[in-house]
Amino acid sequence: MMAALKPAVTRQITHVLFDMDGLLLDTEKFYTVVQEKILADYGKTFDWSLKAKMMGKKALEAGQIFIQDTGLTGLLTPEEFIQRREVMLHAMFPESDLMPGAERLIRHLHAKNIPMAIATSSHRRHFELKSTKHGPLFSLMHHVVTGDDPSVVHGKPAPDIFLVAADRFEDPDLKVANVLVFEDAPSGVAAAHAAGMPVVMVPDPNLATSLCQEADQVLASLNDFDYAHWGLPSMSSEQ
Ligand SMILES: O=P(O)(O)OC[C@H](O)CO
Ligand SMILES: [Mg+2]
Repeated sequence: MMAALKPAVTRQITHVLFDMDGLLLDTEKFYTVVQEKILADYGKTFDWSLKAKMMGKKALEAGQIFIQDTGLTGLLTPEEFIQRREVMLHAMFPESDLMPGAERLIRHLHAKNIPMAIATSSHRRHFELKSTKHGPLFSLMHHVVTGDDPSVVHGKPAPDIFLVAADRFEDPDLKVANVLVFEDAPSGVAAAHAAGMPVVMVPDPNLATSLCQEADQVLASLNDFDYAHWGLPSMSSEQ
């Protein structure tokens, strides 16, 4: 009997880059709650169309979008926005939990010697707070690049952070076409493609599907990741 045809391998992925907020960690909800509270002080409401523009962005850029989009120019500066957000987020971040499937995926790729790194727009100090409960797991990463890194001149959707993260594997044989990015935000998907990298998107269910069209693959959860499709060793493989 003929063996079942394996799905065609469309890529031979050699390295993996993970976004963090909303992809590895369930932290976008903290930003939403805090931004809703700030807007409520001005009698305004926060919605997912604004959220979609802010997610994945560096803090100041997100602040500028928040203020311009809600008509708070002149009433609130981006710096004041960040400062007011910071106070509330500081208490929430250490409670950050992993997204479904994140731990299993990271541990599997590490066991199969696939180099991984995190590339997050978050500031380093926020990364440290958010990873409070996840030190051992995140120690499996080859490195972590944060949004305040001096080498990350332009934030997502610019390619900077993913190119810097790829460079820091220090692998002369690395090809960006074989570096797989995992993202939750449209800006992150755009940044990955700008860097020449394929990207798997795991969007929040509230994100408009029209904003999820660019990714190479869209999953409901990291649990649904198809290793074989990307030329990666599957859970059952002896590789
Ligand atoms: O999704 P990240 O990890 O690049 O960072 C997200 C921002 O800090 C908040 O949307
Ligand atoms: Mg994200």
